[in-house]
Amino acid sequence: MTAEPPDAHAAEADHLAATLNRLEGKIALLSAALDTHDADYREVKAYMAENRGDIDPGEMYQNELFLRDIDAGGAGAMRQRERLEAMRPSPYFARLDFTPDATGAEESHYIGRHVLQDAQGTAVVDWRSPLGGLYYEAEPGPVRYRAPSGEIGGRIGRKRQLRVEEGRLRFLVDTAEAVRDEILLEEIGRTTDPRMRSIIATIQREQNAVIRDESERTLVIQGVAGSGKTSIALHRIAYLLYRRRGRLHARNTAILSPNGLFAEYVSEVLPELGEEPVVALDLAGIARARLQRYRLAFADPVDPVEPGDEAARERALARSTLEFRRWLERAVTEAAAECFVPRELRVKGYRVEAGELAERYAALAALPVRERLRVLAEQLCARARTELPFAAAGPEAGEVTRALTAMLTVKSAAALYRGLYRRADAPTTYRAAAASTLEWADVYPFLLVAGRFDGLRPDEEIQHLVIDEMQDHTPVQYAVVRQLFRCEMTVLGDVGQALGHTENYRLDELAGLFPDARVVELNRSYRSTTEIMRFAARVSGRPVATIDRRGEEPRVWGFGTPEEEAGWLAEEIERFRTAGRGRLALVTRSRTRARALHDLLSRKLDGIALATADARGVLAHQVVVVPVALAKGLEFDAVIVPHASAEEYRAPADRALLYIACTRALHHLTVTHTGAASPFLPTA
Ligand SMILES: Nc1ncnc2c1ncn2[C@@H]1O[C@H](COP(=O)(O)OP(=O)(O)OP(=O)(O)O)[C@@H](O)[C@H]1O
Repeated sequence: MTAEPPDAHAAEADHLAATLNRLEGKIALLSAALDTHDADYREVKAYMAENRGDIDPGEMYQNELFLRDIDAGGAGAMRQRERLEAMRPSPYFARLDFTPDATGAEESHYIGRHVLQDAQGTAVVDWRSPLGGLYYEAEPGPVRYRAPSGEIGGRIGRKRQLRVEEGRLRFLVDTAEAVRDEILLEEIGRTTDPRMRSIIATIQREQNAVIRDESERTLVIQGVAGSGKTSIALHRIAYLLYRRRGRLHARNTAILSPNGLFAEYVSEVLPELGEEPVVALDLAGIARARLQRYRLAFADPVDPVEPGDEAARERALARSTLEFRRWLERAVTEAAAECFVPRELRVKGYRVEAGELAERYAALAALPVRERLRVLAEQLCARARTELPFAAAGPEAGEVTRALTAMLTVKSAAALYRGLYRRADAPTTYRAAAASTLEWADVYPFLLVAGRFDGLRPDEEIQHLVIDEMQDHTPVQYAVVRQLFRCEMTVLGDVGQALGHTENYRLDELAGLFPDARVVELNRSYRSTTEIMRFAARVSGRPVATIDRRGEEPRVWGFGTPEEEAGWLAEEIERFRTAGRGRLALVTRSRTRARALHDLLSRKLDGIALATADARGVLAHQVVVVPVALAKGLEFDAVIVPHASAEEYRAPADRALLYIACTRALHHLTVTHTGAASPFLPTA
């Protein structure tokens, strides 16, 4: 770190004023171009309307093409103007002084959210450009980097962090580190927003490497709570959209989110980075679309932390293991082989021996059953054409397929699926429920089997899929998702934050589900104070590195009765509201608990929100009651974890729930209980 020169502030303030002028100039130019576009558009439209009937089809077509061009140009200019307008409050956040070996002349590059170019040249470079990358990863001294024109060598003379707000330079620091700690500390010490924000000004070196990974393999990011996984995944999308402009569009990129609340929480990051929001997917939505052709409905997932049907919970857990996926794949492969029992085929006088059918069917084992029969029929018809006498009418593929289909002992994917559980090697825990509606736990196993029987058409739109909360998906769900989305993926999560409805995986087991996986681990947490993370690490039993941001020690309060606990919670909420700093969440173990606590507190206080999977806008409330399952991925200035008794959190899986709840807090954490405290809570 080096101190800033004494006159640096004045010089940078002048530079900022000049840049803002250039920005306004560029915005004015674009506005003028847009006015011309509008006028041209109106003129051509009016001409076409007036002369309809007189214009020949060729000219009409030309005019339509012209209109389309004007339209596309206008939309592009509009988007560019919006991006530049968004730069007004803060056109850049850093300066990089670089001397290329080729010229020996030092150049100052300002780095911002977007590029700003005008007749004078480049005023601001995009954070995703090669020079932007250099800023995040290199220190002053000699460097080499890859630019579109080839590799460039040179020397970084200075890296300067500039804080510009509302168009004014607040402060600047020169630094040797990618980002000086105080600036990062200020950034993460702020109060939380109801929506996640971008982090471009303070991306850390290890995070930058993940964002810019272009190996086109499946990237698996294992990171402790608050290590920035979700932020990184979103910045990675913005980076890829920039790098592959024209080839990759937001509509080709999707995020598989755990729930609607989370999807809403992260929805602002990409627009803030000037990109369109990407497609939001969830496992239930994907399943619903795929099950339509089977006219199959399915029940909601069994919540592992709700009181309820124990047998269903066990069936669900049994289907979440790696062992189950291995068994299912083996069983369906065998069943698909056995369900075709060939007899001699006779169509229009053409005959094929049963033995040959069996051999040909076996050779097509890589295809779904129905596809095997179709290909087999085509092979036979092609051969018939060469063998039959010239005048004889040969069999047609359709009728041969029908004759072959009649040799199937199983007529549908549903029958094939049910049959698997009757196999001698099916462990009793895998037995299916006797119901017409599929249990949620059966949905993806069924889809896997349906894929082997009827085939599953892969999605053709999505080219990059982000899967968040990876530890909460089952190996069978991954097998199906992999079949449906044969694209590049970023898979992220924390094996320490499993919700308990899947088997607990080790990282290598999880990564092993992707044949081309590259695993990155992030072990530093940026969200919570050191005190909160130390407390949470004792809950989880795993050490965590933090940014050294200090705060108050988390508090653990025991009460004699639930009424006393509730009374204190109400008082604490009032105190929080009076202090008026940020947002408070009361994080409960289950949805039932959240509802009950919300009812109880609402009798004492007004304006307390309850988070449910489909409630919108709930995170904008100052005080919200939220179950752990929905709190995942979110953050709040203060968190209270009520009812943390030995009764409530005692099973091994509860440890992760308590850890997730505690790590939602940025600045303040309080845990309350009646009776004995949970054994997972640190004792003083
Ligand atoms: N480099 C950074 N600069 C500033 N803030 C950061 C940085 N990295 C992460 N953060 C902040 O840390 C918080 C946690 O980030 P994020 O939610 O992406 O982490 P996560 O690993 O997905 O967490 P969890 O697993 O707990 O959901 C966010 O407020 C994010 O803005």
